[in-house]
Amino acid sequence: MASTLFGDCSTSSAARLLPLHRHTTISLLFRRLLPQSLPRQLGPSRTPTSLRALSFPYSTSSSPSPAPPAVASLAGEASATVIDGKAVAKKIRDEISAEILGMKEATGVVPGLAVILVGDRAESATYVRNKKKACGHVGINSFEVHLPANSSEEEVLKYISEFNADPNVHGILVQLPLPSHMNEQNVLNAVSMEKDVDGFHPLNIGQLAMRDREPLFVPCTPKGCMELLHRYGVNIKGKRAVVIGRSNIVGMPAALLLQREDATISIVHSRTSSPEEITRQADIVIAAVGQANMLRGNWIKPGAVVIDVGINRVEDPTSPRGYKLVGDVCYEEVCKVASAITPVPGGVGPMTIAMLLSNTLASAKRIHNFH
Ligand SMILES: NC(=O)C1=CN([C@@H]2O[C@H](COP(=O)(O)OP(=O)(O)OC[C@H]3O[C@@H](n4cnc5c(N)ncnc54)[C@H](OP(=O)(O)O)[C@@H]3O)[C@@H](O)[C@H]2O)C=CC1
Ligand SMILES: Nc1nc(=O)c2c([nH]1)NC[C@@H]1CN(c3ccc(C(=O)N[C@@H](CCC(=O)O)C(=O)O)cc3)C=[N+]21
Repeated sequence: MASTLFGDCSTSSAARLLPLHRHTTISLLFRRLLPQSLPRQLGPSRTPTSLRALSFPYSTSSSPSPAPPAVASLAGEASATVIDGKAVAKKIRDEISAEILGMKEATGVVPGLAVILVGDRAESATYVRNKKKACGHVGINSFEVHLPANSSEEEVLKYISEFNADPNVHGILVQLPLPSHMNEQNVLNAVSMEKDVDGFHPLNIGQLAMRDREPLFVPCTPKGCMELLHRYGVNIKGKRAVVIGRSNIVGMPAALLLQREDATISIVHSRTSSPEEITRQADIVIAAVGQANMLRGNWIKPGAVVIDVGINRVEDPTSPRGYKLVGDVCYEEVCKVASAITPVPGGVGPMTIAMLLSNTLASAKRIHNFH
């Protein structure tokens, strides 16, 4: 039924962004409605759709020329603000570049990130390549170890202890998943918590879970989700938030972060019955499942803010790669119900990498006492 109402998310998703002329019309409307300031609050407030849909990233630092809104509402057809992770991530990378330059000039220190990749998973290799490229752009030195899939756990541990002791390395990332013969816990425990820029060390996760404690690092993907909510002025305090997925690297820390900001959280997982009844109550939904297009339009409360972490490959003969990426959220249905939504690609993914760079810089600053 949902597909007749909202479109078809069974296999693929339709064009994401509205045509340019719609854009232009709404940009003008935006200027007329909001001549001075950017709206600070998005989401399930009483804000009329025309205003809600016109919010876009604002920064707490003064930003002279904010990007134009990507999508806005049309008469009779509400459409959510597209939360532009790609644009926000670029802004953050620019800020990081400037800080790294300043630090280098003042102290001679250049932040360094070490990445350990085990095996030949094409996806993992792509992520590692992208991280390396991003480091290069902002001026972070990258160190990479690529081990064959049949390497021993001891070999991985040996590289970790070398990087732990290396003063040029401020962040260490072990690309997951590891081959199944390795014990992921042993490996993650071995990374010095002072260099744990992924935020996966049990002591960092433990601090994240405890009141009045501060972890040294927060996991990059959930941190990126929160950064998007902040930069788009989404009110979190007292709101109902639902996180779908409870993994150590995304769902669980995302729920902890929302809770730390005074949201009332529910976590939905594979054993949850009637998940849609729970998500329908949420003002904020973070989906981190790994199931293409799972969240349909009728799972979402009108006006909710939806963050789609999922990265799923679906077959697409029209693409040169033979596949395209879609999220866990049926975008074309949900964008008609939500007040704001992240696209896939171009939403949370680029933010994950920006947060990794940010954590690496923060680590170098802490180690060298540069503030
Ligand atoms: N954009 C980015 O930067 C990143 C994106 N990702 C993407 O996010 C998604 C999730 O990643 P990750 O957390 O590592 O995945 P995991 O497979 O580790 O965890 C998936 C979670 O989803 C739950 N789940 C699975 N099926 C259902 C279902 N039908 N209904 C409700 N819950 C379900 C699982 O429940 P249970 O615990 O019961 O098994 C589990 O908690 C993936 O698509 C991944 O590619 C991941 C990292 C970064
Ligand atoms: N130790 C560790 N830390 C991680 O943070 C980690 C990991 N292991 N293993 C795998 C997951 C996945 N992940 C992504 C990062 C960026 C994008 C990203 O940039 N995605 C682009 C699309 C990229 C493309 O086109 O393929 C986007 O969404 O726009 C996606 C996924 C980090 N992970």
